Amino acid sequence: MTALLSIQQLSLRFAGREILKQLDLSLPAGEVVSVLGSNGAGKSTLLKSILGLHTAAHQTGTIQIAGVDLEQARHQALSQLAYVPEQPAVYGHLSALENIRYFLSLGAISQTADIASCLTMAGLPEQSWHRPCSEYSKGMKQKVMLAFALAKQAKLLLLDEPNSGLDPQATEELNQLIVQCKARGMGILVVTHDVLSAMAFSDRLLMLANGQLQPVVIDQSSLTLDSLKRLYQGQA
Ligand SMILES: Nc1ncnc2c1ncn2[C@@H]1O[C@H](COP(=O)(O)OP(=O)(O)OP(=O)(O)O)[C@@H](O)[C@H]1O
Repeated sequence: MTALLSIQQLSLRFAGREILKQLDLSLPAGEVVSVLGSNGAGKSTLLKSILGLHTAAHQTGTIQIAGVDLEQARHQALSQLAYVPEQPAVYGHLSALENIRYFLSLGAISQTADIASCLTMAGLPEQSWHRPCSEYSKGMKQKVMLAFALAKQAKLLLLDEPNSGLDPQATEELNQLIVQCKARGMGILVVTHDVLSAMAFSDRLLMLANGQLQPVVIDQSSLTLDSLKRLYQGQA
């Protein structure tokens, strides 16, 4: 089966400094992969590469999204994914419904998707669907963006620090939603510092260090701040 995300030999330099070094990653449908790593390790840089935001002057290697090469067929490749940044980007003066209709129109995506059922699945209370998003909490804005991902029928979902700033209840709701998206066959790549959540929803945990991804296994029963520090420093 075609991987929903396939990265081969991705290297990226800023001002002569190599941030990503011949990095490989393959993510099949129905899998959640979380990328951990120290501040500055290159996690957001990796997401930006997948979003096609770096120029060829900075990076080499290939990225395919649902089998489509990002460099050769950029629009087609990006149409297969949905991205939820750390600060969800919705228009404050528009409601949840209006935001999703607008985003779908931007991508020239046919509006046959049942937006109401996508919002319901995302867990956004119906009484808020018509309120301007400027009145929403961060968790509610994330739900709008995830409902859009569902309406768009994105195959690949990229989440940057999805749990930051969420209370435990909102964190649990988001974690469950990630698992539901996975059950629908999406491939999901999460960049996070929230190790507990990552352990809850991920099939694989990867550590980004020295520009490369390495699998990590964390034993929840012996999880302490010290053990995490050692893991991040590559001493575990
Ligand atoms: N546009 C840029 N120009 C030059 N250097 C950059 C640029 N963007 C990022 N960097 C550098 O690349 C490195 C990786 O940054 P990145 O933001 O990807 O780290 P991160 O793992 O996401 O960190 P954090 O966990 O703090 O969000 C850092 O040293 C950063 O300063």
